[in-house]
Formats: sequence, structure tokens, C-alpha cells
Amino acid sequence: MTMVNRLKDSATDQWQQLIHHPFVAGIGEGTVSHRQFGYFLTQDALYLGDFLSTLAVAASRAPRREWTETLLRHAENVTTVETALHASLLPAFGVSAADLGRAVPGLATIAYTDHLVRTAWSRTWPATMAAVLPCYLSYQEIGIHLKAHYHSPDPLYQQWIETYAGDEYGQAVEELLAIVNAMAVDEADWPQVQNVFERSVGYEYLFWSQAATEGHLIDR
Ligand SMILES: Cc1ncc(C[n+]2csc(CCO)c2C)c(N)n1
Repeated sequence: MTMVNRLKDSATDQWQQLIHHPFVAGIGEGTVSHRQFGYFLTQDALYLGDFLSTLAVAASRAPRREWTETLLRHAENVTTVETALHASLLPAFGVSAADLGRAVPGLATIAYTDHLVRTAWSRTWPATMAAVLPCYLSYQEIGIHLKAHYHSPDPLYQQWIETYAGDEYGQAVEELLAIVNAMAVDEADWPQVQNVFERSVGYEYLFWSQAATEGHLIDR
């Protein structure tokens, strides 16, 4: 079995819950409010800064030169592609550059990014790859799932869906999967690699939940 399938199979229920998170379905149905999506994009912009650091550390620790090159290219794409998506979408959701500058990370954002950055710096390199895998793969599965089963009545949501269901994004995912499937994982390291993967899946889930409540953890 490939490493990607071994990891996904180790957290099947959490994975299914993530792909079918109610907020995700709400993007497809168009029932997510613009305020909620604007909050999500704002938190995502904060998240991407630390995701960039994570990829940069992962790139420098990679055991093969071609993997360093691939991960550096992906890091650059985070800056260009993901940030461009935000730049085009944020104003449409009423979030100005000043709003973004003032934004503070929510607890789920902090927990997720601390986990990514700490893993990249202080865990094994395969564990770092396992930490970023849910980010790549869940967005692709979500994009493809939403595109196949919904057509969002909101063109802005549909634009977001098409980005992650698209071939250009699919290419980046394929490259990451190829690295994960080719990397050498010591059997002694497997529990750590699996645990880090499962936490990232959980944090992806919490990131959507956080968007649904716009960061409020306590009913008001
Ligand atoms: C919470 C959260 N998780 C995943 C992504 C998607 N994503 C962000 S950077 C990157 C790597 C290559 O572009 C991918 C797949 C996101 N935007 N926000």
C-alpha cells in the first residue's frame, strides 16, 4: 500500500468528516454567508504565512535535491497563486487590506499553524510531509467533490471551488503525493508520522468549524 493510502486509511472516519464538513457543503449550496467566508479567507491569509515557513523549512530539510526544488516551487506558489486568490476574493467579501492588517488569528488558526511550524522544526522530515499532506489533499478532494455534486449559486464560491478542482492545483498535489509515496519512513517513526497526519486532519476540520462561528467559540 502506498504511504498516502496508509495514512488516509489510518484516519478514514476523520477524513470523511472533513470532506463532508457542513461548512464545506454550505460553500457548494451557497448558504455560507459572505461574512463567514470573509472571516475564513482572512484566517486563511494568516495561515498561509506560516504554511510558507513550514514549506521553506521542509524544503531545506529534504533528503533529495529534487524534493527541495519542488517544495521551494510550492512555497513560491503559496505566495503567488494562493495570495492572488485571496487578493481577488477578499475585497469582494468586504475585507480591505487594512482589515487584513488588523486581523488576529483565531484559536484554530494558532493551533494549526503552531503544529505545522513546530513539526517542521522539531520532528522528523517524513512527519513534516505528513503534516502538510492533509492541507494539499483535502482541498483537492473538497474542490472535486463540490464541483461534482453542487454548482454553487454564488459565483465567488464557484471560483474558489474551481481553483481547487482544477488541473493546475492537481499538478501540485500530484507532486506532493509522489514525494510522500517515495520517502523512506522508518517503521519506528510510523506512530509519530501517523499522529502528526491525524492532527492536521483534525485541525483542517476545526478550521472550517471556526469559520462557521466566525471565531466565536462560546455561544453568545
Ligand atoms: C486551512 C487551509 N488548508 C489548506 C489550504 C490549501 N493550501 C494552502 S497552501 C497549499 C500548498 C500549495 O499551494 C495548499 C494546498 C488552505 N488554503 N487553507
